[in-house]
Amino acid sequence: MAAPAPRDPVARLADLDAATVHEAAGRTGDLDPGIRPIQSGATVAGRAVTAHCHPGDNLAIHRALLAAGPGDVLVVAAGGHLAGYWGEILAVAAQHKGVAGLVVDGGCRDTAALRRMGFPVWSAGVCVHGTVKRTAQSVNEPVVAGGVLVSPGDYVLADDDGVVVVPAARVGAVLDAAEARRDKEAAAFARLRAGATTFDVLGIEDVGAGG
Ligand SMILES: O=C([O-])CC(=O)C(=O)O
Ligand SMILES: [Mg+2]
Repeated sequence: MAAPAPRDPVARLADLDAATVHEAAGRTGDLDPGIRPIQSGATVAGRAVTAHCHPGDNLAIHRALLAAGPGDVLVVAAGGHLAGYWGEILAVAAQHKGVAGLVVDGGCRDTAALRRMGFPVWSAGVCVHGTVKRTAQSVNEPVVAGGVLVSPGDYVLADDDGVVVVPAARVGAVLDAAEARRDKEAAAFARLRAGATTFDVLGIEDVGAGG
């Protein structure tokens, strides 16, 4: 019998959570914690299509959407600027293309509509104020979003805890480590439920300081 085909990294990522992947990546790849989901209970895993916006101008996002395809996650660098960089119009167009979700280190708007239509967004805030569509800094070039360098094709995992990016070159090793960590935690839960202490399970050496 042929060996089973290796699972796609995106499918493996989708079975994990952001905190576990961040730990497995050597506590790296986590975007600024101010970047929060506008919905609860959504997990998005996919490959990054990037855009870099000038302050108050979302043309780069409109262009990035042309380059995006099914399963991609748009990652937008907006320098923390709170404006309505993303909203219902862009989400309807993105959903039509099968884009999985949006991460922006700036603002978004139309949030009730985005939740209603089930298009997941992680943003630095919500802002009614609109953006012009005049100039684009870059599309599908490496960007720094939420303090993390993100290149097109990097792997993105976003959930209720936040957003983690894994460079494409590291994804296999990080996924192996993350799955091992998840399995180890499952074993730890069983021991805790049988009465073991967190000190036993985590191997914490209590030096006794601080009472
Ligand atoms: O005007 C924009 O580009 C942002 C927005 O509100 C939408 O996409 O609906
Ligand atoms: Mg709108």
